[in-house]
Amino acid sequence: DRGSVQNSPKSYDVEYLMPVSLGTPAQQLNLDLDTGSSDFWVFSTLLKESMINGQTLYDPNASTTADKMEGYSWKITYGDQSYSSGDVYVDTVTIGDLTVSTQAVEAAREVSEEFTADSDNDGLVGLGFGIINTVMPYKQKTFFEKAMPGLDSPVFTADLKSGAPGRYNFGYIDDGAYTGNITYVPVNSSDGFWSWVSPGFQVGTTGSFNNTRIHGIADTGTTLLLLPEGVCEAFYGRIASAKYDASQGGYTFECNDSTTPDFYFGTGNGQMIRIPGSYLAYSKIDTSSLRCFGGMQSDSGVGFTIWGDIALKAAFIVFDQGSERLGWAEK
Ligand SMILES: N[C@H]1[C@H](O)[C@@H](Sc2ccccc2)[C@@H]2OC[C@H]1O2
Repeated sequence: DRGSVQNSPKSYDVEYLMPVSLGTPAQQLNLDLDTGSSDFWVFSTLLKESMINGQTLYDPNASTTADKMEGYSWKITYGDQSYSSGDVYVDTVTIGDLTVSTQAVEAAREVSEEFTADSDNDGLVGLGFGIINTVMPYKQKTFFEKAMPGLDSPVFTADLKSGAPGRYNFGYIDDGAYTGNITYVPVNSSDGFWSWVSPGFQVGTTGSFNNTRIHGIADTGTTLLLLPEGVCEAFYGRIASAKYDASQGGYTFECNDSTTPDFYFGTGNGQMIRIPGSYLAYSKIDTSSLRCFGGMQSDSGVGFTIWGDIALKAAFIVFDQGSERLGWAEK
């Protein structure tokens, strides 16, 4: 079996949403595929009105195939301190023609203000490893873990684009979606993340390759690229107008600063992925400003590097759960 679904970026590529069908008859919600967490949760009719702001709600009572998991609950807090919690139902879920008939669907009773404010986002499909699923008393499998045994190949791929729709594929690798070769790197899933080690980085075409191993996770649900302080300093040190602006909470520089270099990160076997300098001018700090907030920021608050959408949209990535490895290719 296999599946393929289009993903669509919201403004500034802040997140990527995909259509998902839940229940019988199908209820379609727009969900955020998040390789940095492992709960499948949705806005639901259980929510207080004050927490809803235009989102589409999953109504388990309107689904003939929904069964409540009595005595089960969930509560998750994300890296940015946003949170959600609620009850659990088993129901059928289809993503891109791929159906899981008994998915644990976590129906929200409570969501934090960040989720309420994000009116286009109806919930998350966590495709990290099930070991960090928050359902109690027994953790539940991710959509991919449920689908994996029936797939042609135990992989899913992410093709995120800058300001344009891309695709998530399940169970196969589309050889037309990338150029050159796919370089595979081992994954350590013990923390539930797609955790891997980059052999180093290079700033611009003329900079030397810096053999500093970077431990981090591939996270489709994080917008920016969060790297060690030293890497940020090496990159922003090459941009004439760049500075760390405490009032903005990060590095900023003039959006059109022509000294902005590309950023390359190693994936192994000598391969590098090139992130165009233009991706690193993330967004204007305010409508009247000529300065942009950097797409690369320090990971000092997190403790490990997060290869978020700024990096992922420069590549074609294979999340190979069968072999616990990540595949990286240019495109
Ligand atoms: N893996 C990521 C996750 O998807 C988001 S949760 C989220 C919050 C508000 C709006 C949309 C998504 C949060 O930021 C980084 C990390 O935690």
